[in-house]
Amino acid sequence: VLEKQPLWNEAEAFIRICYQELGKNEMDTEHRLAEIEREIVLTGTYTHTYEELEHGAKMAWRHSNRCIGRLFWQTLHVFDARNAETEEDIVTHLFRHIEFATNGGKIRPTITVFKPNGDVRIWNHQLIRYAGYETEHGVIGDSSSISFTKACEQMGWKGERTNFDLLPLVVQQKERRPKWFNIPREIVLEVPIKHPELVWFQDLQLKWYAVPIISDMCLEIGGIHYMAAPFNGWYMETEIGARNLADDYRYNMLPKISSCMGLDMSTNATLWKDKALIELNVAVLHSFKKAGVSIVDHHTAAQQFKLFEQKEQEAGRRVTGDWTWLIPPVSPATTHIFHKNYDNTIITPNFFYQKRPYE
Ligand code: HEM
Ligand SMILES: N=C(Nc1cccc(CNC[C@@H]2CCCN2)c1)c1cccs1
Repeated sequence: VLEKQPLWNEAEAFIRICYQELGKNEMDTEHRLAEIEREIVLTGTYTHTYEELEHGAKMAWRHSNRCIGRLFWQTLHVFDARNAETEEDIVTHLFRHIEFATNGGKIRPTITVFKPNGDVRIWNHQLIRYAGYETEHGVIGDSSSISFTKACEQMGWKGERTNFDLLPLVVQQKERRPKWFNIPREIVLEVPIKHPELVWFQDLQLKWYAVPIISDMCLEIGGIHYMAAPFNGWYMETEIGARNLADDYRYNMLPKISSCMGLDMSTNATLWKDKALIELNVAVLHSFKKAGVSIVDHHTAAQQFKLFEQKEQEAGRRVTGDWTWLIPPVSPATTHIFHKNYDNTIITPNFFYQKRPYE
């Protein structure tokens, strides 16, 4: 009866690889498989040990085809929050995640895993992100947040309508209505953006938050779906300097920066947009370093990824990757990634998109 269960097949495949990587012997592996078989027959599902959860989460990072930061996959800190019940418990774990990961700027890659199968959902895309508002005079804040900001205001949250309003945490227990909680400002580290040579840069009054914590993806391990498992690393500067602050549908800063630089914007051929883009990314790197906040430039990140590829080769594992996301948005052809192909096969454990609980 079990052999037909897809859950059993996923569980068995995961345990065999996981226990082999953890150096367990045949007896331990077969004993654990028998235990899981019984649990699935009796309850229809099974519960990971902490060790299986910890290594499964690390494997999921290692298998994330779009991630250039995978060299450090074994250093992931894994917090087990599967016993969190109430929205208040959940939020306490989220505040703790923010504080532990931030670590005064020396960012620690961390994941907090809540109970599986949708018993807990987090509505935020990232734990820390700026609100976005559509007004008749244009967009205030981060346009990527417009729909989530609307959902928050419908729940009674009210933003100040600055360009950098911190969104609340929105958490939901299965089948119950969501609850929102403001994040204490003292645990949110932000970095003011200034330039090492261009003194007027600080007058643009730009800033960005230090720690990106993705909270809307599903962590799948051995057939179990952890739909609330927020994870963070540190930023690669291009994410802020070439996308969040540069995209014309985001903070759209390039025209302003290039006019402050006194560039000739009358024709594309002066590459004024490219010159402004480079100085914005120089400013982001300079500001994070000055503030003592972890960040990596796209050249160093690519070199680290090359080392990851070599280490995986030595470990006898094939590297899978999504070239279209692995190449950085600034000077992609200056990295080795641009000049080779990657196999975009999806293997589990991994992180997956999931249906938004709102919209
Ligand atoms: C430690 C520093 C890290 C750096 C510098 C890094 C860098 C990046 C970058 C630049 C992207 C592309 C994001 C975009 O273009 O929007 C990415 C994607 C991704 N990263 Fe990493 N990463 C790091 C750590 C992590 C960790 C700890 C995890 C999970 C445990 C992770 C999982 C992922 C996943 C799942 C994606 C794809 C997201 C999607 O498909 O939308 N990364 N990473
Ligand atoms: N540095 C990071 N960046 C990152 C990683 C995964 C996903 C994202 C958000 N990507 C979505 C945006 C919006 C479309 C294209 N990029 C950012 C990390 C976030 C969490 C761990 S590492």
